[in-house]
This record gives sequence, structure tokens and C-alpha cells, in this order.
Amino acid sequence: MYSMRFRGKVYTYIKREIEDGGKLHFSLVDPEKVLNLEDLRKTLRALVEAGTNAILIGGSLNVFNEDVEKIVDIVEELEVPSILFPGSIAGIAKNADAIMMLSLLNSDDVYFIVGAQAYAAPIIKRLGLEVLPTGYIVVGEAHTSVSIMGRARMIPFDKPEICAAYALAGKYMGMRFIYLEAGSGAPKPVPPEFVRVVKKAIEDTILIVGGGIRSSEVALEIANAGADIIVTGTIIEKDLERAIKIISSLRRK
Ligand SMILES: CC(C)=CCC/C(C)=C/CC/C(C)=C/CC/C(C)=C/COP(=O)(O)OP(=O)(O)O
Ligand SMILES: O=P(O)(O)OC[C@@H](O)CO
Ligand SMILES: [Mg+2]
Repeated sequence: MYSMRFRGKVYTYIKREIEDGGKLHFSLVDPEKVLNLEDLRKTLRALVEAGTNAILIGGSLNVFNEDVEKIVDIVEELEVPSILFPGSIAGIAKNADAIMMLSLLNSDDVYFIVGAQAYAAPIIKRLGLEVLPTGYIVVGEAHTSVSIMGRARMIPFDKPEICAAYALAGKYMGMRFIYLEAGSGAPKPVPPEFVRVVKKAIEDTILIVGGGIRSSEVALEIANAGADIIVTGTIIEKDLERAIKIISSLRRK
């Protein structure tokens, strides 16, 4: 079954929420970590009830299209869009509302900048998925799955101006989102001051920040510094109550 509620409308939905002055929250589901679909259904219901704005589905390893499709089916029962967050073309599923077209701007390997995208593009067209063009920048010092798999030339936290230059380049190349990624499970999230410098450069281009965010205080600081969207993944797997608190604190903004 194809979800038609959000397809073609995800960008408009996100933009409208941001223009209404909201800070958005996206919940990341890593298919590799999903052991039981019934438990996932309960978890996702709780996150949507708390006010999460979208479900991202993706992981850097051990992802298979059919597993992603099953997760999308569950999201379809809920009042939020499903957005693919692909680590490779195996992260594409036909029933999702949209796909984050990631280009890892600071990768050393052209494959992650435009190679994987060339493999994916004709499939995305055939499936009619809405595309969210995203400049993906991996920052900090942590060796995480994404930094290793994506061959990222990491931008350290004390060099935000370099990141701002990459982000602005992404904006000028037509990307509608810039995603600052500290890496899933990173020991330190992107510092608020780093976020501020990047947001100042890209102005109204939508800024997503994720990786290592585990408390409402940190999430709020990052949002106040200029992130439009906060992503959390690991904390949902480890402590659902804490994840819900993060969402509620952003909802009150
Ligand atoms: C557009 C298409 C089809 C592919 C894009 C290909 C690119 C540019 C990928 C970027 C590099 C990469 C490996 C991204 C992974 C992003 C991701 C899904 C991260 C989530 O990480 P986890 O898998 O949760 O990490 P852990 O395994 O450490 O929890
Ligand atoms: O799992 P966490 O650390 O919340 O990171 C989320 C996301 O930014 C990873 O791509
Ligand atoms: Mg993860």
C-alpha cells in the first residue's frame, strides 16, 4: 500500500511548521536495531503522541529494502511522514513519503558525494518518491559508523567557519537542507556555537542537527542556536522516556 497522505508534500509540511515558528524533531529508526515490529509500533506511537514531526528510517550498515518497507508500513498508520535516510541504495523503499537525498559534502570519496546518488536517482524517479536535497556534513572528532563508512574528512568543532563554507556551498548548489552530523552515538553533540556560525551563513536554508543528543537541555541549546530540526536516534533505543522529554521541550518552543 502506498502512502499518499504526505507524498509530494513533505517539504511544504516542514517549511510551514518552521515558518510558524516551530522547532521540529525527527525520530530516527535504525532498521538494524529493530527486533520486533510490535514493539516498534508502540514506540513510534508514543513518539508521535509526544509531538515528533517525522520518522527517519536508515542506518549505515545491515539495511535491506524489505526491512525498511515494513517499518514504513508502521509509520503509515501514524500522522507523520516517513522519510528515508539512506546510508546506501539498500535504504530505498517504495512506500516511503520522501527520501533525504544525502550528498556527504566533506567525504574524501566522490562515491558519497555523487556516485551513490547516480545509482539511486533512476530508482527514486521510478518510485515517484519526493526528494529532499540535503547537504550532509559530518563534524567533530568521533569515529562513528557514518564517518568511517562515508570516508568523511571530519571538520573539528573548533573550525565552524570551514563547516559554514561547506554549508553555504551546499545552499548555493541548490540544497534545501543542511544536516550537521556528529555521528550516531557520538560522545559529544555539535556545540551550539558551531551551529550558530553555520546558521548565520545559510540563513533561511533549513538546518538539521543530529548525533549524540541525549537530553532536553542540549537539544534546546542547539535549537536556540539556530537548528530548525533536531534528530535523535540512539536515545529512543536506550531510554524512550528521555526521548519523549526532548520532544516535549522542543514542542514548547
Ligand atoms: C542517496 C543515496 C541513495 C545514498 C546516499 C549515500 C550517502 C551519501 C551516504 C552517506 C554516508 C553514510 C554511510 C550515511 C549513513 C547515514 C545514516 C543512515 C546514519 C545512521 O547511522 P547508524 O547506522 O544509526 O549508526 P550506528 O550503526 O553507529 O548506530
Ligand atoms: O543516534 P543519535 O546519536 O541520536 O544520532 C542521530 C543521527 O544524527 C544519526 O544519523
Ligand atoms: Mg544508530
